[in-house]
Amino acid sequence: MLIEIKGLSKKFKDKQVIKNLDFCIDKGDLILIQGINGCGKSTLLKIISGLMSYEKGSIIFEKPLKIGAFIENPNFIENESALYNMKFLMELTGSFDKELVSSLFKDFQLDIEDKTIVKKYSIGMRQKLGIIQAVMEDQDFILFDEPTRGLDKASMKSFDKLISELNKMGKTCIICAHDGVSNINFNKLYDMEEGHLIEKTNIKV
Ligand SMILES: Nc1ncnc2c1ncn2[C@@H]1O[C@H](COP(=O)(O)OP(=O)(O)OP(=O)(O)O)[C@@H](O)[C@H]1O
Repeated sequence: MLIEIKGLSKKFKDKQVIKNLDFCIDKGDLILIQGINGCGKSTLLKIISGLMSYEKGSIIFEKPLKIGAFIENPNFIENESALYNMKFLMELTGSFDKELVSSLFKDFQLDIEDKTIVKKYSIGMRQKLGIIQAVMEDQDFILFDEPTRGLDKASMKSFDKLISELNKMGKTCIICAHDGVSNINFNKLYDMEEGHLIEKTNIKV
């Protein structure tokens, strides 16, 4: 087991969003979590990625993992280009690889030499930058929250291909999505209901 979550609970004021949740993640898992708006999917991803605190329970990582996360609206340096932003993010960890980033840009129909500032990017274009930054540093475990929202058909296909490649490389991914993921071969599918994860046996999305 790569990550073991036991008895996880999280509330906002009086609202108990996650209730005594148990969740086991194995290396190479490709997991889909679905559930109605406001059921707690983003909250769970934020907690797992270390971006949010929780009151009760434990999250045990079998070993240190490089985590990539695309959760809600990613923040960028708005008055700079996409390339500047990617360089900035990668240089924080000392690993800027222009060739790799350039090929990810191409896969998502973006031009790495485009000097347009990010503030002028469309919703879909920002979405693509968010996806790219989550995978561009060879992260082992990647969390995606609504990754296909606002993507055109070609970019949805690029996303499917990216996920399939990550899966072949043995990466572990969790995706929360309402739609746009029907071509992805998930091996585990959950519904989030009343603060718990309920595993579905029929893994057809
Ligand atoms: N920072 C916060 N402060 C207070 N309440 C919050 C906060 N973040 C989330 N919530 C509440 O927690 C609940 C779960 O929100 P969350 O964003 O995790 O849901 P979700 O399943 O991701 O929803 P959606 O499908 O709409 O993205 C909601 O009722 C939301 O209002």
